[in-house]
Amino acid sequence: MIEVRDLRVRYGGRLAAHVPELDVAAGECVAIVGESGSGKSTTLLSLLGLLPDADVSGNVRVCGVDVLSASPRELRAVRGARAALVIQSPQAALSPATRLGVLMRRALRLHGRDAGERVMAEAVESVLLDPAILRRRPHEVSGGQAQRFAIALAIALGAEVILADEPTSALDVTVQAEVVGVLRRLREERGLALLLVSHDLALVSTIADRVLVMRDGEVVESGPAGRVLAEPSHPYTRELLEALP
Ligand SMILES: Nc1ncnc2c1ncn2[C@@H]1O[C@H](COP(=O)(O)OP(=O)(O)OP(=O)(O)O)[C@@H](O)[C@H]1O
Repeated sequence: MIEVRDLRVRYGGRLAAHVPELDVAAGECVAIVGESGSGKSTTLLSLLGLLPDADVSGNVRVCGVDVLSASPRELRAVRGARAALVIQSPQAALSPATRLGVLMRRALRLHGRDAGERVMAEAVESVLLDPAILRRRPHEVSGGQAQRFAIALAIALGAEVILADEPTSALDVTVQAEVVGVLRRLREERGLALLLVSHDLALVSTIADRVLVMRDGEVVESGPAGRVLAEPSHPYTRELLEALP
């Protein structure tokens, strides 16, 4: 679902991210970890063609589309429908006065999809929310509910891939576990491919199959999550693990 070869992202000539190889298959979860400024978000956003000011080179295929040479129309067809971005605090990005059901209906119509009550109810139920939440406004739900709604929206739009940038960082620990549980289940039941960006190694160890460790824009280590987190071969990965509470 995601295939990356020799991706380089530069801002004003300065290399912010270099990823030689990254593959995420259906039903798989790959995590990019590293401290702040290591290039994680830059990598993730470049995969959806969301860095208009950056110079991006390499080969990037998402859901079969060659992202770096795709037309704006082709990109729009992938983005938000087949490949969805889930961000840290979705509440801030949702129109505050509009009920969640209205927001979902508009998004479904915009992408030419069935916006019936049943489709919307099934989508919110798939993330373990009560469909009554569709009558609430963004500020009337908790952070964890808003994040699960954002995931439900992706599901309703037919997402095959979710790219999640620190999806649980704004949440407290028990709510984090709920959101991770939902992502894990969707992955198993629907074969969703998941690319997760996180600085939280404890979280990553509960969900990722493979891990890429980034530092100063470069991948310093990658491999199966169990191996990288249990027997890190790079000193930087060991430092990250030692910093865990
Ligand atoms: N729009 C931009 N213009 C110029 N430089 C940028 C821009 N966005 C990010 N950078 C730089 O690129 C580098 C990588 O940033 P990025 O946001 O990808 O890191 P990150 O690992 O996701 O960090 P964080 O966890 O804090 O979001 C940093 O040095 C950052 O300052």
